[in-house]
Amino acid sequence: MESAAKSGSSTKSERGANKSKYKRILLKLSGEALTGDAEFGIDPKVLDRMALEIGQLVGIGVQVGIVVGGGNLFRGAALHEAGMDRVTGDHMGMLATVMNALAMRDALERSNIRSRVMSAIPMSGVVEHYERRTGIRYLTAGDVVLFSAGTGNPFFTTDSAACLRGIEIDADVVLKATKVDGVFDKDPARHPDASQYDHLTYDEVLDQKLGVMDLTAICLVRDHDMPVRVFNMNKPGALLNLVMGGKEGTLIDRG
Ligand SMILES: Nc1ncnc2c1ncn2[C@@H]1O[C@H](COP(=O)(O)OP(=O)(O)OP(=O)(O)O)[C@@H](O)[C@H]1O
Ligand SMILES: O=c1ccn([C@@H]2O[C@H](COP(=O)(O)O)[C@@H](O)[C@H]2O)c(=O)[nH]1
Repeated sequence: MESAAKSGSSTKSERGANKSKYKRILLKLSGEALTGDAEFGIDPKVLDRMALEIGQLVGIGVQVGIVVGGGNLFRGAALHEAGMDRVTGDHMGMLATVMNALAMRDALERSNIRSRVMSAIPMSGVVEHYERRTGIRYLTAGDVVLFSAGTGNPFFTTDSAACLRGIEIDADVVLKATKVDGVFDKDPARHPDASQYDHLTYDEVLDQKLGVMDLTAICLVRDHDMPVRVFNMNKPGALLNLVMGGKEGTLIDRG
């Protein structure tokens, strides 16, 4: 079940004033969605729009941790299919997430939203190395924290990284921002007749092998009772709406 807001720097009465449902969130941004109208890579318009929406959350006192995917640049599995060593491909994929995080930080800072990039792979002189307690301190101080380089290990995805970081930072919820409206009974990109779920349990997602999130990530959130909400980032206002308790996308929890 989605929990009420957890303890942190702002008081209950402050949260009451802004009426946000969550105190601290982990937002997973799809790398692929960053391409927007561009042919490849990153569309600055998408970054600016996301920065605006994230800024609205910061403005009402919500602590925002972010994991960005890398699918717009490199995916290890795809590179491996093309003949590359899998681990090398995964390293390239993780480095792609650092590039996306740097671009997102740039957009946030241009919108005067204080933000930090931490990397699971040490990259001295470019970004800070991930350290949980430091990350939590930044969040508590109101900075947006971008957790990059996934888990730092090959054979994982940024969905797993998002769930892992969400659990580590004691987020109230993992919000998976994607290109579709939520979780469907089949891939809506390939099946126009797919129907959307409002709610699913972890076990239903696992049993039905619903492909919106990898199964390792679902096992992790199930084991730690971390609710996940999948929603459409291309729908203006959806992020703020769901943080305020509105109905958006699909909720996955223990039921
Ligand atoms: N049952 C399903 N319900 C919803 N979406 C599904 C389902 N099965 C497959 N998908 C596909 O999963 C995609 C969501 O993955 P998305 O690209 O947002 O995440 P990702 O692959 O983790 O991101 P990245 O681009 O960072 O690698 C949707 O675009 C959708 O087409
Ligand atoms: O913990 C991780 C996270 C990611 N990778 C590699 O990066 C790419 C991009 O991430 P997406 O989740 O697909 O957006 C991924 O395909 C992996 O190759 C990783 O190795 N470990």
